[in-house]
Amino acid sequence: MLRRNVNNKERINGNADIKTSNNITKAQSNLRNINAELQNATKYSTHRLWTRAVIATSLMVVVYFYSQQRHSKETKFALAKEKLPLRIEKFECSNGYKAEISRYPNCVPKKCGRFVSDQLVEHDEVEVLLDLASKILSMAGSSGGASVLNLHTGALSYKEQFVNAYRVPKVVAELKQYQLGIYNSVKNKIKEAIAEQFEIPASSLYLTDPTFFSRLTNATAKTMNDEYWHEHVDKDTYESFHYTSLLYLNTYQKDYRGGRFIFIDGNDDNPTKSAIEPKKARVSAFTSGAENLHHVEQVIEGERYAITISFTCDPDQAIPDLQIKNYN
Ligand SMILES: O=C(O)CCC(=O)C(=O)O
Ligand SMILES: [Fe+2]
Repeated sequence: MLRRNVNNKERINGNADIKTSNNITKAQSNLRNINAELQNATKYSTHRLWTRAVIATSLMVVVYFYSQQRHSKETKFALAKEKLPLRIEKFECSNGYKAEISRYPNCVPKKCGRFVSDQLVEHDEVEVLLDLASKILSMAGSSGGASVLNLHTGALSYKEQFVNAYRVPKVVAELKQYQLGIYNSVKNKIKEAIAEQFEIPASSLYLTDPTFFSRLTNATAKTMNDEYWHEHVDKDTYESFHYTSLLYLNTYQKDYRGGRFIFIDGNDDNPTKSAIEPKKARVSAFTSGAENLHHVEQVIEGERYAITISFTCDPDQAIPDLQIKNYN
């Protein structure tokens, strides 16, 4: 009996064991199902998170580009990679310019405007002028970012002031007749081109002061003269100017980074930019009134060389050509 009971017990125990092991298997399979569901749910929510992140990022990118465009709509007036015979744009003169220039009837442009030409001045001529400017400016130069050499007045940047270049013997020794001859002849070609494009006689245009070489770098400004990047109207900065021209002596992205010339057009609510990328032997010229508000972007790296050659219609503001007979 005892044995039977024991046997029964064993059977019962055996049955219980089987049941328990069934239960364990079931529980394990439930656990696996739960695990699988959990994994699915995690996968699904990770997927959802990614989708949301991608959508949010795309939206942010679209909003950013849209706002950038609104604030700095820019057209390229002249790219460095282009070789332009002539690109010209004409528009109405500003009222102030019109009123002032009307005192010189022969000099009034049919329309105001701006042009760029890469075929007015020869590369060989520019080489000579660049060599002259870089040699002299390397003997002196501003301790800030903008150095100038004005061969008409002799003004030469030196540290935080100006010295008279004609009183520095090693500077004078650098000046050669042929260089100054090229300087004068380049100036004349540009004057003729301005007269032709703005439909006025060349005889009504006179070279005026300041006309100067410039070297711009990224050095920290030490004086106001070093802050070359501010927006300005040439006629406000230099009263005698009626037509401004620039001859670039070296090339954006090749010799330096930054330093593009930017016209600011449109109005305060909707300003637009028109960019000129300077390049060797490129001439840019424009009427000097408020119709041609502009600035130079800060140079990021390298040295940017140019000559600002300025013209007036007022004979009283004229300056003579460089005298070359005193040099070797
Ligand atoms: O160097 C330039 O491109 C322009 C300089 C300028 O705006 C100026 O001399 O008035
Ligand atoms: Fe200017």
